This record gives sequence, structure tokens and C-alpha cells, in this order.
Amino acid sequence: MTKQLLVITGATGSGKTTVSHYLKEAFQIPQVVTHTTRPRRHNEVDGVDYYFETPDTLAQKHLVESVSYSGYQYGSSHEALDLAWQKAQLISLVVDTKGAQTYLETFPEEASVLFLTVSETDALITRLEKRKDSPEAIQKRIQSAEFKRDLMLPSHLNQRATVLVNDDWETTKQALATLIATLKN
Ligand SMILES: Nc1ncnc2c1ncn2[C@@H]1O[C@H](COP(=O)(O)OP(=O)(O)OP(=O)(O)O)[C@@H](O)[C@H]1O
Ligand SMILES: Nc1nc2c(ncn2[C@@H]2O[C@H](COP(=O)(O)O)[C@@H](O)[C@H]2O)c(=O)[nH]1
Repeated sequence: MTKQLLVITGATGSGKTTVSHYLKEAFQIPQVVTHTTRPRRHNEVDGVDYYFETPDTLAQKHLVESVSYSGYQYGSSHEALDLAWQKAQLISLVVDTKGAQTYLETFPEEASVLFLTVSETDALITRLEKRKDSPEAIQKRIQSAEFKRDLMLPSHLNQRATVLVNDDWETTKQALATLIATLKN
């Protein structure tokens, strides 16, 4: 079985998690559950959306990579990756652009990158408000260096990423159907 990994990246609020959930629902593509030390959001479930960790428990994991994002630690483990690949040949993973670069280097045969963006940056903030992120969390995030970095496709992902402008959900679903058909063929 040829293992494939769709790495979904882009700015906060660009729709990475939404796309990943849709791929699971519409195409039975399992998502790699990653680890974080940030607090759980109101609708998140431990072990489903993330493994919620303390800095000490995160340090005990066998991580492929880890990053600091807006003041918290995030990391993806070999265990979670293997668990997803046991379920299907093609799996998805949501990471920041630094993580996407690491995956391209670590899994050059298996990984392809989907970079999500929007036409108007203000839409990202509206979406975080709609997601019910607290005003404090939104402010902290949009002032972070990571937020500014992930607004644009980084040059190291140039030529290696499919760019999808996620303004309109119906258009996005059509683009995803085309992408998944290409990956599966
Ligand atoms: N095409 C779209 N049109 C309008 N709203 C959208 C669209 N795609 C996603 N959203 C909404 O935007 C919000 C943010 O989406 P999501 O959580 O998937 O973003 P994300 O990129 O995973 O963000 P983060 O990196 O902060 O976790 C959600 O409320 C989601 O329902
Ligand atoms: N490099 C990694 N990035 C990750 C991982 N898990 C999530 N993320 C990215 O962090 C930010 C913030 O996520 P949020 O859920 O707090 O909004 C976002 O860009 C995620 O894609 C990981 O294991 N490695």
C-alpha cells in the first residue's frame, strides 16, 4: 500500500480544520490527531480534535515535528500518524507552514501540501469571531509572528503546494473533489 499524506496548511481561520473534517466526511480520509498545550475550545474533544497536553506530557511523545504557535506548543506524533495510516492509504494532517515544510522534507514521497487562503484578510478575523474564539485569544493570535507568516504562501512551499482560495464553500468543495481525484489516481 502506497501511503499518502495531504498536509493542509494556511493562515488561522482560513478553513484548514473545516476542510479536514469535510474530507473525512465526504471521502473517508482520516485526520491525524495532533498534540497541543493550548486550552480546549468549547466544542473540542480530547483525542478527536487534539490530544490536549501539558508541557511535560507533550515532551514524552515521539514527535515528527513540533512548533510554538501564538504562545503554545503543538506537535505531531509518529503514533498518531501510524494510527491514521492503519485506517486508510490517504490521510490528512493540519499544521502551520513550518510544519508543512518539515513534512515535505521528512516524507518527500508521501506528502503533498494544500495551502488555504482567502481574498480578504479581514474575513479571517470575522471567522475567528464566528468560531467564538475569545477577543483576547483573537488579539493574541493576530499579533503573533506566526499569524503574519502564514498569511502568504512561504517561498519554500512554492512549486510544492496546491493553493486554494477558500472564500466560497461550494467552490471549495468542487476544488477538493478535483484534488482528491488527482491524489487517488
Ligand atoms: N468558505 C468558508 N466560508 C465561510 N466560513 C468558513 C469557510 N470555511 C471555514 N469557515 C469558518 O471559519 C471558521 C474557521 O475555520 P477553521 O476552524 O476551519 O479554520 P482553521 O484554518 O482551522 O483555523 P486555525 O488555524 O485557527 O485552527 C469556522 O467557524 C468555519 O466554520
Ligand atoms: N507544526 C504543527 N502545527 C500544528 C500542529 N497542530 C496544529 N498546528 C497548527 O497550529 C496552528 C494553531 O492551531 P489552533 O488549533 O490552535 O488554531 C494552526 O496553524 C494549526 O494548523 C502540529 O502538530 N504541528
